[in-house]
Amino acid sequence: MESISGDEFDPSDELDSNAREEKIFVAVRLRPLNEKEIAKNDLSDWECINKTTIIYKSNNQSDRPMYPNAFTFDRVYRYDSTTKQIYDEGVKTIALSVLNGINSSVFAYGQTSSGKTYTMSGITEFAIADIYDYINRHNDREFVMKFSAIEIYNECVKDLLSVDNTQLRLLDDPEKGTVVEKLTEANLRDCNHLKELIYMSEAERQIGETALNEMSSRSHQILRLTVESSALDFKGGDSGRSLSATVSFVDLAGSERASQTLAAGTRLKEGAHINRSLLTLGTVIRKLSKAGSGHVPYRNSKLTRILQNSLGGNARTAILCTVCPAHSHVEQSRNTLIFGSCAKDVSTNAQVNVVMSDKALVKQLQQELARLEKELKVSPSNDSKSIIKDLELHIIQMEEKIDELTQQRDLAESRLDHLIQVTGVDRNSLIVEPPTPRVAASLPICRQESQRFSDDNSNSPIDEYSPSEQNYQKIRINPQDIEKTSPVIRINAEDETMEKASTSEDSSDDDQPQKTPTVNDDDDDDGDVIAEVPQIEQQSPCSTDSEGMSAFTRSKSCYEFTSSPPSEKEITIENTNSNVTGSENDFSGKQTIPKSKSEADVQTISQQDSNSPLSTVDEKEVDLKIKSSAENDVSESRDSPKRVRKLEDVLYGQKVEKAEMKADDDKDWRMVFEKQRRDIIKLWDECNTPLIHRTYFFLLFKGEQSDSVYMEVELRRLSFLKSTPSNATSGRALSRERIMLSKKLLKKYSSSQRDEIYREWGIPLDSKHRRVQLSRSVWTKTNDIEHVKESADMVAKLVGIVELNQTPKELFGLSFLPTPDHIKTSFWKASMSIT
Ligand SMILES: Nc1ncnc2c1ncn2[C@@H]1O[C@H](COP(=O)(O)OP(=O)(O)OP(=O)(O)O)[C@@H](O)[C@H]1O
Repeated sequence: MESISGDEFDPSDELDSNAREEKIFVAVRLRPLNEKEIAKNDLSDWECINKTTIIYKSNNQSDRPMYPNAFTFDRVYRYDSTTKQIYDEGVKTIALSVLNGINSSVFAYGQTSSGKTYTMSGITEFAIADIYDYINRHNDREFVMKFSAIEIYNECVKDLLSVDNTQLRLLDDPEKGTVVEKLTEANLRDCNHLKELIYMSEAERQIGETALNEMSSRSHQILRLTVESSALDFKGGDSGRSLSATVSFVDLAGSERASQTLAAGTRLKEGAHINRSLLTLGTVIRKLSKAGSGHVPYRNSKLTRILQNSLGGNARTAILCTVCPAHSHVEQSRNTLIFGSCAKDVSTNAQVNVVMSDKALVKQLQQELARLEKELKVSPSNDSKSIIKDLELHIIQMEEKIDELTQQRDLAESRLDHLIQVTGVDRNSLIVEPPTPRVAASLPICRQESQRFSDDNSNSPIDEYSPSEQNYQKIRINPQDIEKTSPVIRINAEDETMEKASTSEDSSDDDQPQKTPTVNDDDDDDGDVIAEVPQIEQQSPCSTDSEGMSAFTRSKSCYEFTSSPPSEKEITIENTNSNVTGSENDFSGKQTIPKSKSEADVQTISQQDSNSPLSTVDEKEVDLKIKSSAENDVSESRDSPKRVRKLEDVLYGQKVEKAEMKADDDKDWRMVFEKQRRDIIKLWDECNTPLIHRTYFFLLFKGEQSDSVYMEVELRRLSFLKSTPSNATSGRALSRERIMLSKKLLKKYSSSQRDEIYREWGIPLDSKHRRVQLSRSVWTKTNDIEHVKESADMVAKLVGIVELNQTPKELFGLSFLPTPDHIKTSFWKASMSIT
């Protein structure tokens, strides 16, 4: 066996996870003539004319020409070439692809005694040496090496690493392809271990003596080395990636002619099997070399089945065709070269096999665990940081929820506030009682004529609630009021039907008092705590009760309310409305209202002006509110006094809050008004606005909320005039107005009165043209609001503006059209027209 050079191989440039199609590498090796051949004067008919071409040259002139007589391969090697040279110049790269996770195969094909075993022994040894050299140089990866060896002898698969001579079966694995069952796969300790196993395999191989080869291999031998590798440090670029591939060294049995080998008996039989399997191999290669040539008969022999992946599959393949140069073997040599010619047209699709072996997986997990433990030791606060992060997130979510709830609360309070404002109900006039759960489920709304209650609700005393009193609600209303308010308290046939059905259903509950949803004339009713008010008679809507009370129809909401279970408590509110008439007891002006917050809402909405466009909308809003409120009340229904106090607190708080908000609003508006007025005064001056106009405007608009629109209009109008000077009043017109005022001063006031005025205005009494000075003084100091105020008063007195309360502000709105009849001054008309 040849010595192995110390060349290194670095296959890193071959790392490519994509499948790569390439042709099978085919090289031809001529062995030298052996002693027997030389002794027979057998001459060599083949010559390598260059590195890739071998030609046939007959030394016997009588031989007929052979075609083709030249064959080209990837490489051809003369008889004096070395196995190392062959290995290095093509085979090495292919064989060592296994280190990069790529399957590879190296075949030796040729007739018996052509040097297959001789060549493959060296190739295998070189490859093994290089593989281990690579492993030793790559400490960053962990390698797992396995070795198996089989022979196919007489179409039987045998395990060369096993002493058991049992024939092994071939199995079809969906992932791996054909596998040998129960094949020994030895885990290699090192290179020497491998060498020992290889030696053992060769020792087990069937060898026989033939006429051509004293140690003829009578079987196909396949030595398979599996290389699994994974990075030791998973932080690397290929972290966690494990590569697994096999390199197969295939030493085929040699084709032979029985006439040449003089085989007989066992050898003849062996030869027949050998030839048959080689014939199949040839057929497969030929089929594969011609794309689309149909079915490839891999399964026709165990050899082709096992080598299927190496023949056109996921492997890089090199075939070394060994040739006997002797003239006596020319036909066999020719067949070998034809086989090689076909093989070099066969393409394979090798790819990197990335796998996660169990060991690699365990290793990866161990390393990941170690890394995490290390991180925890280095940064023990990581966990707490995570907790803090979670808490911060939770806080943000809670804040968002609080904001949402706050908005909902504000909305509800706003609606309640609005209802109280619209209805005018005094909070103190309300006694509320939480409904029972069933009451809460059927939320009542009774719409009643409102004015009667709102007129004097401030006089309604609050009765004490007695939990022991009857549990249902009554609303007592003056029949006269009922007549007035019948359009408000609505009912329809559907409501009645539902009402009756519900009543019937509820009445079956003998354990509970009957509900009295309509006018209740029984002032001794358990539910009446203090006094009686007209009640809504459930069973006789629109009827008049025995005491002359006219029961009015109820709305559906009212039905819902009254259909609540009799366990609910009843309270009354005294209504001292003077319109309330009727029996002393029944028409005492006490209105029974629900004793819950929800029911209080019912009362407030019931007092709403039926003419208000908000009536219908508010009913819905209140309905919703009541439902919500009632649901909340359920949990507190057994703590009624507390509930009442709570509701009172809420209402009082809302009232205070509303007052504060109103004060804030007033304050804000006042500031806006003052600023707008200052701007208007300046614009008046810049636009030469008639003084009478200024005076009227200034005196009329003193900062009421309703003035805002007029202030806006005036500002816009003046801004427009300022931007278009041609439309503004001329300075001459203003001068004429001032002259007119000076004349008015003379007309209106006596000399002494005028002197007093002059003094007030800082005009020296000894100066000349004092009236003109005064007229030119008014409305001049635009930044001095006191001056403006005095100017307005002065002008008002001069022109006789005394009925400001009759001056419609609308005149200062979008138009300045007709002057009201009661405004007599021609100056006013003039000023309006000028403006
Ligand atoms: N290139 C070579 N240089 C020198 N000797 C060689 C060469 N090739 C083969 N031989 C010799 O030729 C003989 C036969 O070689 P080998 O056993 O390798 O042939 P083979 O093809 O394996 O035959 P078989 O198919 O019968 O097993 C051996 O003695 C071997 O040493």
